[in-house]
Amino acid sequence: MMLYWSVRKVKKLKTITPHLDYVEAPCEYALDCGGCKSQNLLYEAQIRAKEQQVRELVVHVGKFSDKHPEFASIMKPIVPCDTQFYYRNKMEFSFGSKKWVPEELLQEEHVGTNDYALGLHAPGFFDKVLNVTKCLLQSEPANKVLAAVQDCWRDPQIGLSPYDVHSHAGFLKHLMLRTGRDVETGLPELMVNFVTSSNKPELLKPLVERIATIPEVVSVVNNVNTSVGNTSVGEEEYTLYGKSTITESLRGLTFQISANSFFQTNTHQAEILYKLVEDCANLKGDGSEVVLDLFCGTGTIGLTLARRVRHVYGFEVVVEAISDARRNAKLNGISNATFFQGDLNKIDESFGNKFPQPDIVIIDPNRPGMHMKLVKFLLKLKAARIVYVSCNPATCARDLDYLCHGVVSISISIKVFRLLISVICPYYNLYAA
Ligand SMILES: C[S@@+](CC[C@H](N)C(=O)[O-])C[C@H]1O[C@@H](n2cnc3c(N)ncnc32)[C@H](O)[C@@H]1O
Repeated sequence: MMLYWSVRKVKKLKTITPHLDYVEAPCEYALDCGGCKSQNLLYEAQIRAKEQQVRELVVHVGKFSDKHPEFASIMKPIVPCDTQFYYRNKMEFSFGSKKWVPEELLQEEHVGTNDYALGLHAPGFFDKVLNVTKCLLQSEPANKVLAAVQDCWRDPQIGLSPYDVHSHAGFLKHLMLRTGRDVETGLPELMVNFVTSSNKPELLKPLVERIATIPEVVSVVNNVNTSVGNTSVGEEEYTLYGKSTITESLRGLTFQISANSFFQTNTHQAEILYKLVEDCANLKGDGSEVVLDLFCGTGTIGLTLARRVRHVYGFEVVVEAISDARRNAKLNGISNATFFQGDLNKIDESFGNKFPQPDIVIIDPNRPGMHMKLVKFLLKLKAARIVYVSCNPATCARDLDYLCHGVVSISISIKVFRLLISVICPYYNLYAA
């Protein structure tokens, strides 16, 4: 393979000999899309690379020795997924006023083409959207919706405009598609979420009427996000068609999920993950134990354990997710689960008064991992078992180091730091807070 280095990125010129693990990417957008970065890499090679990455982080950041006799048995192999496409139950597409045009099409497409796009961001560009009519990561019904929206949203008669991240003008920000399942029939059900910069339901009406004809669509909601930021969570949410939630089943339980609640994006693999969590929790099964489910989302992990324990206490910052968790407990006839809404980055001394001493703590934070306040709380709590689920091996390795090897008290280290600085630079103390 020959590469040259341009200002922005490395670009392939031509293939001399394909890499041993090279595979043809099945998606037509793979080369230009920021959504998938490794479709050209054999799945087994992706797994190997991830395993190596986790191992290196655990050793170098987590400070666990790979020379330890038990290391090999503790670092278990990755559990691969049976399906590599059509597995995502949630995709978020962006509307953009600046269509990304691949270099080779630049000449022919540039003149007189519509610059609007709906799709995924070009790699490294927050303001350029690659127009996409089908995504191989999401379900077939979700692709039907994407195609239907693509078919009509640019129609000048409808008068819709994409939001421009520079000028902050325009209406349509994101199209979020969630696929669930009707738990009675097992058939897919879809939620369509339009994220807009203002509340103008009349503008969305033609789109809603069109997609409501797709039988799998059971919910169309509108998140209104008036901020200049480009996130998909609205300050207000309106249901424009059907229900405000979709359902999914996991480990024999039914879950209702609203637009802004977290739900594991690969349902099939979530079944496997939750089984692993249960195995790692090593429950006695006599109903005597207390479980603390931190970063609980819609309550999925705690609720799947609830039938075998005394009580589950869940904590989560998103208000809607906590309402979903409470509703999900009721829906499944579970009365020994209590869910609290709160920010785990801002806990204080009173946090531990909200629940009895837990036997098992489940931690499943988002990518930044745990705040130091929570780490210190857990170190004091000394629960018998902690199960840490992570989507970011780097912050996971850091937190494992803290949890397993302890942390130096921040106040002491600042004192030491100031002492050192005052030796090196006596003036520092004049300015130090
Ligand atoms: C990776 S998800 C896990 C959710 C759940 N355990 C599951 O398996 O579906 C992380 C969750 O942490 C929540 N979260 C993020 N930051 C938080 C914070 N500071 N305090 C409490 N919850 C937070 C997110 O809203 C999200 O629901």
